[in-house]
Amino acid sequence: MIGDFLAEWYPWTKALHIISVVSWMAGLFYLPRLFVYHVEVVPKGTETDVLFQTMERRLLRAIMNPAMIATWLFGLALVFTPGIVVWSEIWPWSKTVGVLGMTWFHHWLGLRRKDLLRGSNSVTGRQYRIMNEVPTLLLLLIVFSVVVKF
Ligand code: HEM
Repeated sequence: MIGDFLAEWYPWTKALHIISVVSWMAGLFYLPRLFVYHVEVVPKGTETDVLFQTMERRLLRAIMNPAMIATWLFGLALVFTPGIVVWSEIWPWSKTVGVLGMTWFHHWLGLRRKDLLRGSNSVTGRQYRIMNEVPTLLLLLIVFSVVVKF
């Protein structure tokens, strides 16, 4: 049965989930930082502009997209592991709010990357600095949910 299989592999699934989460978070913290420098100090159409576009594309495609998918896959495997998630408690719901927020933020960054590629960015460096705090706040919500289990 799938439940027995998931229960047997639970520590491994959780370890792989945490590794994926750490990789995803690294990108979610770093990409908006790149955007801050990109909009504040790099003139459009220069070699440096192209260099930033390349760094942003590689970070998103090679690290963040695969890490997000792996986080979701191992996270859902944990959800289907028998006895792990008790939906009558609050923490699974607050964690769900956090992960949906994190996934929205990832897609928002993807859209902003395309704006920077087309030269049609309208977000200021200060706004990117503020948005940089979103993953930090969501991280607090998620880790308190899953570790404190209120
Ligand atoms: C993307 C969808 C996600 C799903 C479906 C999911 C689901 C889960 C589940 C069911 C557990 C097991 C809880 C337990 O063993 O008691 C877990 C553990 C964990 N999750 Fe997620 N998660 C997701 C994303 C995230 C994200 C984005 C973070 C961090 C930013 C995160 C951080 C953690 C941590 C640190 C643990 C280990 C907690 C412990 O030691 O028990 N997860 N996750």
